[in-house]
Amino acid sequence: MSALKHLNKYFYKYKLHFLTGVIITVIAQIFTLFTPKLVGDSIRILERLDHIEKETVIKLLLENITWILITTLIAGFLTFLMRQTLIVMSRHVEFDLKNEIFQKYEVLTQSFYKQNRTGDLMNRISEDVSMVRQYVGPAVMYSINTLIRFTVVVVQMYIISPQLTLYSLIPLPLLGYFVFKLSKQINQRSTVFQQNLSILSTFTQEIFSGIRVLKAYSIEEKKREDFEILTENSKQKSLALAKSNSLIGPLMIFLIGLSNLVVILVGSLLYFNGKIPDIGIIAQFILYINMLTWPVALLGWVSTMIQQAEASQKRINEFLKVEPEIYNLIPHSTPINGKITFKNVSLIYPDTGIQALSDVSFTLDKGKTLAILGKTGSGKSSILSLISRFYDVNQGEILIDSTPIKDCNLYDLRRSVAVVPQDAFLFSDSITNNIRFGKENATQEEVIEVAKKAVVHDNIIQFDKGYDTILGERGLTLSGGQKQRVSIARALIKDAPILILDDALSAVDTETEEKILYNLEEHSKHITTIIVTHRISSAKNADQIIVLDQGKIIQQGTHEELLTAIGYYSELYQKQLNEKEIV
Ligand SMILES: Nc1ncnc2c1ncn2[C@@H]1O[C@H](COP(=O)(O)OP(=O)(O)OP(=O)(O)O)[C@@H](O)[C@H]1O
Repeated sequence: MSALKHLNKYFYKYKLHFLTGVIITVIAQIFTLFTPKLVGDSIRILERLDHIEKETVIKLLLENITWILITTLIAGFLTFLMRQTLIVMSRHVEFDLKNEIFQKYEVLTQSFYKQNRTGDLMNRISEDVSMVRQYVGPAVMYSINTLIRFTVVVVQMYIISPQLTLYSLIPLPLLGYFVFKLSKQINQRSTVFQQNLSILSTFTQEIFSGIRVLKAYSIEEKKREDFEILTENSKQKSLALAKSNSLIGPLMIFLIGLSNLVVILVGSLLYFNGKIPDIGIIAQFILYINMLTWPVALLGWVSTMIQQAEASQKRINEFLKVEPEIYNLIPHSTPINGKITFKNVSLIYPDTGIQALSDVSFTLDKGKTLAILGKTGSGKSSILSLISRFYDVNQGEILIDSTPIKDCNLYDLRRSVAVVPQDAFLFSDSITNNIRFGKENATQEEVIEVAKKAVVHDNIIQFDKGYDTILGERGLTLSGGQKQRVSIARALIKDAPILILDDALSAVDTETEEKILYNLEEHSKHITTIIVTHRISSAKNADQIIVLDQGKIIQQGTHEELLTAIGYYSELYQKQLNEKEIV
């Protein structure tokens, strides 16, 4: 139960719901007690048929029936209110917990996301929270209900006949035990079934995402066979679960029947021996026992529900406990101008231990442009990650406007950097909203202006719905180059003092690239720009160019300076000149 302690704060938060629920449950239980009493009274009236007039008997019976109706209606209404308070409370807790987890997910760093699979993250915020809700809602409600009903009913039974009470209760622990055992089995089987389902959905999700590769390699047949094996496995698990589930009903019927038999048998003996005054009591006890069997059976079920919730909350707590390695250290705002200085910076990725950068130094004044070139894996993107402080350096120092990066307010810093990533990610939303992501309150004119600068406007207006065209899974699929340019427009609209293009022009032709670079130069006169590229054409106009190799700067200077030096840059220039890539 220790993991579930995390939820106590929510019980405290919703204490009014909780206490009201408990009070309503007590009153509801008291009202359910009237029915057995009134049924017993009715039988006692019938027993007196020889002594009183038939009309009087009928009148008394009708009176009893009316009371049964009234008390049952009140008990029913109170049970409805009980659900309204306790189950509604559990829904509130469910959403609060989801929000708490989501907020945590938002502050966790890239390393966390690299170490944990998306499916797992989704599961904890959905499946696990649902399991926990079962504890906060139904489990708590049924436990309170059972406790109160048991106390109220057993006290009432004991007052009427202590002996009959004792015998009638004998089968109940047996019922509780069997249901507990069975629910445990159901629980285990359902966990296995869920795990299998998870494997199945991960498999299908990957198939759908990679459907083009699958078809291109013509491996549909093989994948169909794999899928069949997985579904067959799932079916077996599901059948085993259904078998256990189907045992619950008959078991309940058998044990309730057994309890009734005990009451009738022992009750009759006590009646014959004059230990109970009338047979109305036997009828009353049968009803009492039936009132107790469900709650006792539910106890077994509730205990497995709590075990499941405990396991789920444990998994949730694992993530809630994770402390992000990168967090904001500065509470006040720190405006950013755009000067960037790297002083002997080294970076080792914590999860892989790969040394991505070593001893990197450069200074980029506000409004200047830096181009970074280098072979794949040489550390170009790592420099960019450091500027947005997605990682902290292992050695050296990064200054933003002469302030150590850790002394900058993290949110101000990230708001001041507009990034066009290597893999442009667009949301399943309209093109306008995708661009507006960079500036929520941007007008349509601003959206069009940046789209023109990113040289994608002409493409957009050719779509039937223009800027309202929906992108993504259920919408239009843009080409790689179009995606990159929408992503550039999104970064431009942000109007941040630092603009980063991470190989963001790789999918556009050289002519369009030239136009975009020209527009960028106009747009970013006062903006510090960093362009990571494999093309000399993208780098040549930069104020400063650095060439990386295995995390180290091997060349540094302007286009002209580097052309005259022997090395990577001039070799690449020659190669690309030959390929006529440079205009
Ligand atoms: N998030 C990360 N976690 C762990 N290792 C990483 C991470 N990102 C990059 N690396 C590793 O760091 C090294 C440098 O990678 P980086 O992405 O900076 O290179 P790059 O020059 O941008 O490459 P490319 O031109 O292919 O984009 C590589 O060996 C890579 O495997």
